[in-house]
Amino acid sequence: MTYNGSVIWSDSSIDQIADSLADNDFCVIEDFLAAEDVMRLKAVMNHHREQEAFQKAGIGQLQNFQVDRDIRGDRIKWIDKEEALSPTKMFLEKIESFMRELNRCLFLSLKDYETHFAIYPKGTFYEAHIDQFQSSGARKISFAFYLNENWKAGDGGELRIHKNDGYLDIEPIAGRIAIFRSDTVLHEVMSTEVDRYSITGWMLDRPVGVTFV
Ligand SMILES: O=C(O)CCC(=O)C(=O)O
Ligand SMILES: [Fe+2]
Repeated sequence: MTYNGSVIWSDSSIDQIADSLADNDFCVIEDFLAAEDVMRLKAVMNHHREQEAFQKAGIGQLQNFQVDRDIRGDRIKWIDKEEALSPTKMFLEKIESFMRELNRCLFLSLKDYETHFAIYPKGTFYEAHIDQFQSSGARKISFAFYLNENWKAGDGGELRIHKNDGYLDIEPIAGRIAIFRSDTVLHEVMSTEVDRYSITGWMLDRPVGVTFV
């Protein structure tokens, strides 16, 4: 099954987006940022990449943490709000206002978020998983924002969302953001044929730093 347009919104009201999230556990929004802002953000990622600020991503938390390239092959850089460059700050502000809207529409109590840049080099993927850690239920809503301007069919790197009756593939097209429940949605990143740029993050029901409580 390929994705069904009804989960993809562009210029929609937050109420429609919240309804889709409540009904399907996920939704996709086009043009979350304007094209020129996506370009600036991608330039920031390339700057960090040139500075060799990206590291191999791991799985699990604390003592369960491990780097396993058979499970995920992306390189990541955690975003520190205090040190963020202005295109990154703008993205964070957009995420914060979106989080406030979700709280209002869905009666959630999201309090904070953690997020990182991610680059999947050609030939890498992330096997099927659920984002909420076994050791902590703090992650409530996941998001993945994409920055691949010239993505075309055959480039791979789709976000595959598994459903009871099949799956949906979401192409990682620039400006698009996928949003889904961290505790229920089984998903994976399909092997990519081109370097794949994204920003992944998690909205938390408690402040960062007390996620082990
Ligand atoms: O980049 C994506 O589409 C999803 C990434 C992901 O599942 C994760 O980092 O947990
Ligand atoms: Fe994930």
